[in-house]
Amino acid sequence: MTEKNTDNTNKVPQPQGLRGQSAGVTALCTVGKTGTGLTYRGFDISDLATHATFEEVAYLLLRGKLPTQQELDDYQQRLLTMRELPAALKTVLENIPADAHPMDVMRTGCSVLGNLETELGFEQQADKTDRLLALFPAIICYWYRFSHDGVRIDSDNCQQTSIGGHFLEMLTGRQPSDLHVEVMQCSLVLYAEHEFNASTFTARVCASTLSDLHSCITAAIGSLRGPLHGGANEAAMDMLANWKTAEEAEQAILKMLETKEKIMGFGHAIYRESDPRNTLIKAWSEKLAEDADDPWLYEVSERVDEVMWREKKLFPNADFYHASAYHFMGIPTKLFTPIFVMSRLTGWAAHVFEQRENNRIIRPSADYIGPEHQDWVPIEQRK
Ligand SMILES: CC(=O)SCCNC(=O)CCNC(=O)[C@H](O)C(C)(C)COP(=O)(O)OP(=O)(O)OC[C@H]1O[C@@H](n2cnc3c(N)ncnc32)[C@H](O)[C@@H]1OP(=O)(O)O
Ligand SMILES: O=C([O-])CC(=O)C(=O)O
Repeated sequence: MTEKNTDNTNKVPQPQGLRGQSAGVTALCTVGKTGTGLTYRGFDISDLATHATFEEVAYLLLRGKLPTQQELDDYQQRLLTMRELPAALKTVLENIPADAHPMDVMRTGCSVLGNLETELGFEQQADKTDRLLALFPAIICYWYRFSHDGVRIDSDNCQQTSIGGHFLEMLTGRQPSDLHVEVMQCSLVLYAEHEFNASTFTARVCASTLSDLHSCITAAIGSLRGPLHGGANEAAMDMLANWKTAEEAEQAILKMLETKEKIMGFGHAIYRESDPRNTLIKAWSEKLAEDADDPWLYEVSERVDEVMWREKKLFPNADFYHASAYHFMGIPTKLFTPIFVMSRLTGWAAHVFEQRENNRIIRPSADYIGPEHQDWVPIEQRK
């Protein structure tokens, strides 16, 4: 398995990141099964993103079937009753500084809720998930508005009934346009679930020890935070914000490729030709650009897209056009990845439920590449 060099140190094999290996079974999602496809419980992502609300998709993932109108109305109503932040959680959020990373705020918020409203048995898993679903937008907006504007928002006193609309209303203190609510619905549907991606796998590993739901979700948030995963939407925006023209962007990208820099929002571990979510969010980004103060951002994004395909045959993943779409809606860049959390919670939790239903602790092996036997050296003789 491991080759030895002549100097007796072991040669380190290239990391494969478990690519292409099945690490379990799931009835929730297929990714790239038909080349570029993505399905949630057998439903195509383009059908879900075009016809379903995020709450409908949450119900599908968490309850196992599409809801009837009555079931959806009841579910939506139930989530509305769960929007009030506990006072102790507000106190914690008020103590997190304005320059904290919002993903750290999400991670802490989830973990604190696990202390205040602990999952005492797996029969509570659906209730605890619904509560997180109702509270995640409030957690991020409460901290953001308090630390940045000195405003204490009332998350329970909003007009918007959808999770996406609730987020926008709390963030701005105004009623969002129908267009913005529609874009949020689509975005949350697109981000909801993606099989054994890094953060979901993290949640499943945690669940496999029979840990509680809040621990599984807190761990998953930590994995999503990195720029190679969910953090890429924010990283892509930071990159795009450097350029005012398509020509400027092209020259900069060519230089970055020359120096082997990673271009955020491009490439994928599973898809080889395209990410089916990209077409859907790209169309919304183009529409939003029509009314934007800085419409050139869309043109710049398209040029980066063209150059990446021409030079590297790399395509935009779900994160790339999310950057411009969120920006056009006036969402601060650092809140991009927390929106991903609000959505992916549904996939994470559904995977935790699935893992619990048929569990064996996840414990793979490693190929040892360290030294052979070493003789014990007393501390005074060590160099
Ligand atoms: C919602 C999501 O989480 S989607 C992913 C979000 N992440 C990003 O957008 C970060 C940028 N992208 C990447 O880092 C990678 O494409 C990942 C992490 C998504 C996938 O990683 P891998 O599966 O290891 O990529 P893959 O095996 O396809 O890479 C093939 C080659 O393309 C290169 N490559 C892949 N993506 C990029 C990129 N974005 N920019 C430049 N080069 C890239 C790799 O470095 C590799 O080159 P090499 O063969 O010379 O080493
Ligand atoms: O599947 C992956 O590796 C990353 C991804 O696109 C996601 O989690 O949405």
